[in-house]
Amino acid sequence: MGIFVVDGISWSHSRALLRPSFDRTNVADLSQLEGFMQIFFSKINESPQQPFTHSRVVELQELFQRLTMDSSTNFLFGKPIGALTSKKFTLGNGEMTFDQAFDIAQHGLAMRAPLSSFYWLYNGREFRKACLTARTQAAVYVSHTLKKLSLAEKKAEKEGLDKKYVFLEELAEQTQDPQVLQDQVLSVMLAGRDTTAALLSWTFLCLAKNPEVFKKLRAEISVVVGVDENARLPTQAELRSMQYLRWIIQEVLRLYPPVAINARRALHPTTLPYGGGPDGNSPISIRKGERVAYSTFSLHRRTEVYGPDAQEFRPERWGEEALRKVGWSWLPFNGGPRICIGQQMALTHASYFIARMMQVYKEITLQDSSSVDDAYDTKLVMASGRGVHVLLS
Ligand code: HEM
Repeated sequence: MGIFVVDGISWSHSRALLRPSFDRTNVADLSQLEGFMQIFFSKINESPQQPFTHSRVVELQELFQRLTMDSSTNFLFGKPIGALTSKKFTLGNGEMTFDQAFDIAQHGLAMRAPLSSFYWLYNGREFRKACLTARTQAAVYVSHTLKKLSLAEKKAEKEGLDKKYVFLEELAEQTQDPQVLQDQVLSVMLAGRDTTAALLSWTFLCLAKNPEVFKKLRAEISVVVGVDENARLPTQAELRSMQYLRWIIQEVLRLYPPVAINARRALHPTTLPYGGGPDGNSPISIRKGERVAYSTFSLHRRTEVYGPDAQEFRPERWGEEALRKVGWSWLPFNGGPRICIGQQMALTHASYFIARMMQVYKEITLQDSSSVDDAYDTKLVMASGRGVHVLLS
């Protein structure tokens, strides 16, 4: 079973297994990302053009989901699934593609989550077929990787100068159990793909609603790596040096944490310091085995921490003294031993995609006037309920 669904010793083992593969990826291969970015731009250029202008009307959320499907399958399996180039991304009848199967299976898992120990009640035919398709496809990649290793091709490749990083191959250096490899790789995909797409989607929704923030970010990017015809590809160090970009990402993750709700089961009887009693100031006793759900979304909007404008999108707040030691009040990646293992990778990928978009487009305008008010599509990951319909110029 993958890292998400195990606890105790099994979890420690999973974490120890995955850890080394993530250490190496801290230095993300940005040249690989650029390949996907180029296809992404070509997809935008296929969308409807405004008369007498170069502006394009586009729904970015679905495109970001395709982009992260390709970048994560490339990172995990060594080749992209082709979600950006495939004609049909919507769910259809007949044979399921891997990306369709993965989406249906993910939706099913979200439906199962609130059912807790009655999760098995959600077990329709389409869901079962989707799980089987996703697992079968992952098994093909796993068996291909193991064959490659046993043929010692890897050794030969390693001696080559530009060996491409493949997560599954790194993992297979530590275990050759096909079931473990398949479960872990699908778990990492579940963890990393939609979360990063949600971060990107909410970022561009916020930028479309806040033109002055867009302008300021573009100015920063222009100084560091140039824009329009002066644009050059950002390096990791340059991305890290962009303070305003970092503040924007922190602010988006604050207002729109992709993992908006989380839960823990108590291993021992314990006490929460407050939250109980008529005024909410008394302690709450938690029995062993009880499940405690909490909302990161609400935590991130507390006026006691973020001030009276906690509901507002204001990236500048991250430069203020009050938030220097925000600690456990900002938890988009959670904290403690189960903190997100892919945090650095997510931030690097998102920063790269945002910076590249900003280099190419001068302006972004909201197309769907109803999107001024937020709508939430909260399954395993919190996405925008109305998508991200914008005009890019
Ligand atoms: C913006 C993007 C992301 C967000 C907001 C995010 C958020 C989170 C959160 C909140 C958890 C803790 C879940 C829990 O409490 O049990 C988590 C765990 C995890 N994340 Fe991420 N994540 C992101 C991207 C990624 C990426 C890109 C990867 C890998 C490619 C990844 C891999 C994982 C894994 C494997 C775990 C399980 C860790 C464990 O249980 O020890 N995440 N993530």
